Amino acid sequence: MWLVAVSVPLIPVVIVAFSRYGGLFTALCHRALAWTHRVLLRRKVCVRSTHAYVFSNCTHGKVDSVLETFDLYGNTHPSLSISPQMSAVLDEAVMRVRPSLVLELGMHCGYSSVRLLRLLPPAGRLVTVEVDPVTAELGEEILLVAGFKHSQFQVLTSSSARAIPTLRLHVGADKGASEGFGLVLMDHDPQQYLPDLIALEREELLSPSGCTILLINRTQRHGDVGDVVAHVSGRSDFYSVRSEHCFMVEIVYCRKPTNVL
Ligand SMILES: C[S@@+](CC[C@H](N)C(=O)[O-])C[C@H]1O[C@@H](n2cnc3c(N)ncnc32)[C@H](O)[C@@H]1O
Repeated sequence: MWLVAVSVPLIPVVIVAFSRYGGLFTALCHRALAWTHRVLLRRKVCVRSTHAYVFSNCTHGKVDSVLETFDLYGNTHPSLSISPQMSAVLDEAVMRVRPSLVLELGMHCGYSSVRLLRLLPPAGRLVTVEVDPVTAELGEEILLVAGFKHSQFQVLTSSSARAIPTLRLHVGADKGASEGFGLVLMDHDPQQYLPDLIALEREELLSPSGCTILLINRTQRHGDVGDVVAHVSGRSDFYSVRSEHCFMVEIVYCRKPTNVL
C-alpha cells in the first residue's frame, strides 16, 4: 500500500520527463540493447555447435537442406551467418554478376560460402579465407557436406592480410585467372576492409573488366565502412558505389571501358 502511495505522485514526473527526454531515453535503450546483443553474441556464438547441428540435421549432398538447417539453427541460437536480408542482396548480386572466380574473406562455418557456391556457373570457383584453423576445418567440412568438390573451392587458413599476397599463386592455375576475381565478399574484420581492398588492387586481383565488392556491415554504423566508401568515392575513375544498405555496401571496380566501339 505504501508503495502505491509513494509511486502515484511520481507518475506526472515520469510522464513529463519522458515527453522531454523520450528521444534520448529511446536512443539509450537502443544502444544498451545493441551492446547486450553484441556481448551475448560474442560470448555464445560457437562454431562447433553450429557445425554439429548442421552436420547432424541436414540432408547430406543437398545444398538447400544445408542452408535451411543453418537458418533453423540461427532461429534458436546466436549465429554469425549472414542474415536473410543480407542473403537476399548477396544472391541477387551473384546472379546479376555471374562471376567465375569469387573471393570470400571470413568464412566462419561456411553458410555464405555455400550460398555463393550454389549460384556459380559450372566452371566457377570460390577461394575463401578464414583466420581461425578450427573454424576453417569445420567450414570446409560443411562445403563438402553440401556436395561441393575441392575442384570448386579452396579454403585458405590465414589472415586476409597474409593470404592476399599469395592469392595470385592460388588462382594462377585457373582458366581466366588472369582476369582476377569477379566478386569479393568481405565479412571478416571491418578494420581490414580498406587495407585488404587496397592490397587486392595492388596485387591486380580485381578483374579489370568488372569486380563487385560486397562489404557486410554488421554493426550497421556507417563509420565502420565509411573509410572504404570515402576511398572509393575519391577514385571515381575506377570505382563506384552501386548500392548502400545499412547492412551491406556494394562497390563496383572497373578499369576497362565496357562499350568500346
Ligand atoms: C562474421 S563471420 C563470417 C560469417 C560468414 N560470412 C557466414 O555468413 O557464414 C567472420 C569470420 O571472419 C574470420 N576473420 C576475422 N578476421 C579475419 C581476418 N583478418 N582474416 C580472415 N578471417 C578473419 C572470423 O574468424 C570469423 O569466422
